[in-house]
Amino acid sequence: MAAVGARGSGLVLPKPVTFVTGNAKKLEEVRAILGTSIPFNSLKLDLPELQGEPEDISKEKARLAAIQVNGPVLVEDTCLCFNALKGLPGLNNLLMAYEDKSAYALCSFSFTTGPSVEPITFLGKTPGRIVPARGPTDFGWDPVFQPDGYEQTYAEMPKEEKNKISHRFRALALVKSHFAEAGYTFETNSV
Ligand SMILES: O=c1nc[nH]c2c1ncn2[C@H]1C[C@H](O)[C@@H](COP(=O)(O)OP(=O)(O)OP(=O)(O)O)O1
Ligand SMILES: [Mg+2]
Repeated sequence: MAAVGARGSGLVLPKPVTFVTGNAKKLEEVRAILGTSIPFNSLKLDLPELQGEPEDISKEKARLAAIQVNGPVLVEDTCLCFNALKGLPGLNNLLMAYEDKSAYALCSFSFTTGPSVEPITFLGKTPGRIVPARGPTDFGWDPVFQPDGYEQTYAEMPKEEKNKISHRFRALALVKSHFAEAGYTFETNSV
């Protein structure tokens, strides 16, 4: 149902947003970054790992998730892209053969209010380079990615610091602005 919110502010969503992910570390960061700014539930769905351009992958993932959830969904895909490979995501060992170790972390969030609505995508990018692994190994490639302007890898940084400069933080800043502009309210919360 599309209607003007009780506060006159924007679209009323039929349910709270569902953030669809199977990655607990990702979820932890999204919770820390969003705080209470966007209320959401999380759900693990078995979605295919799609191939293609990051933006297309993200949009298609949102479409598939929205059909299953039958409501508003937020999805996220992240890749570590190597400039030596013209932005291709790849295996770190493959990069050993190249002098250019520069890379960027790219995060694509897609949001749709429901299964019949075209998703919108928000991209966040943090430039850096690939280094020999340093720091805790509990989250993907964090130990081998050193953001430009920092002496520490993502893994070595305190979480609060990663969450202030990360690809995920930058993409979520755009998601937040979109929510603020759209003025979404939720049926369950509306007066
Ligand atoms: O900030 C990050 N720092 C380090 N590693 C990361 C980060 N973010 C994602 N990653 C890793 C997890 C996965 O090995 C790969 C692709 O991630 P990606 O397909 O988006 O995540 P996933 O399949 O684990 O979870 P989801 O259910 O949300 O698709 O990159
Ligand atoms: Mg995935």
